[in-house]
Amino acid sequence: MFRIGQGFDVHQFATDRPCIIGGITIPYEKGLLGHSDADVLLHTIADACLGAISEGDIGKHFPDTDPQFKDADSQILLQHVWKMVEEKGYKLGNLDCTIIAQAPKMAPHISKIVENIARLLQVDTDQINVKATTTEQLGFTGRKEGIAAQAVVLLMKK
Ligand SMILES: Nc1ccn([C@@H]2O[C@H](COP(=O)(O)O)[C@@H](O)[C@H]2O)c(=O)n1
Ligand SMILES: C[C@@]1(CO)OP(=O)(O)OP(=O)(O)OC[C@H]1O
Repeated sequence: MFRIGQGFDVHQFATDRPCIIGGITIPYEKGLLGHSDADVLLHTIADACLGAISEGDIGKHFPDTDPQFKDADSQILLQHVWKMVEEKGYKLGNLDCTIIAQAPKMAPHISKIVENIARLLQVDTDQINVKATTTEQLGFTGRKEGIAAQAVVLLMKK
C-alpha cells in the first residue's frame, strides 16, 4: 500500500564544472564533480525512489564504470527510475529533500528546482519540498569542499 525510501548523496566541488542541482544550473564559481553531471539532488531522489521499490541504488542501474553514463544528464536517469516506480504500480505521495551546502545560496533557486522535479515526475509541485541548510561552516560542506543531499519519498499504490 505505502512504500517509503530515503536517499543520501555527496559530490565534491571542482573547477571548470557546471553546478547543476535539481536539473537547474546554479551560478557559482565551482561545479560538482562526478562521472555523470553530478546532480547531487537528483541522484539522492533517484536513490530514495529505488529504495522505496527495493531496487537497490543508482550505481546498480547506472554504473560509474559504464561510458554510456559519462556526463549523463541526471534528469534522464531520474526519469528512468521513475518509470520503474510507475511500472511497479506506485504513484507519489510526497517527496521531501534537503540540500546541505555552505554555498551556493540555494533559496533563490528553490522554486525553479521544485517545478523542474515536478515536471520530471509529472506530479504537482505541492507534492515536492526542497530545502537547504548550511552546516555552520563545519565539516566538508562547511569548508565548501562539496555538497550533500538527502531525500525521503513516500509512494502509494495506484
Ligand atoms: N546553501 C544554502 C544554505 C541555506 N540556505 C537558507 O538559509 C537558511 C539558514 O541556513 P542555516 O544553515 O543557517 O540554518 C536555510 O533555512 C535556507 O533557507 C540557502 O538558501 N542555501
Ligand atoms: C550517476 C553515476 C553514473 O554516471 O555517476 P556519478 O555522477 O559519479 O554519481 P554517483 O552519485 O556517484 O552515483 C552513481 C553513478 O553510477
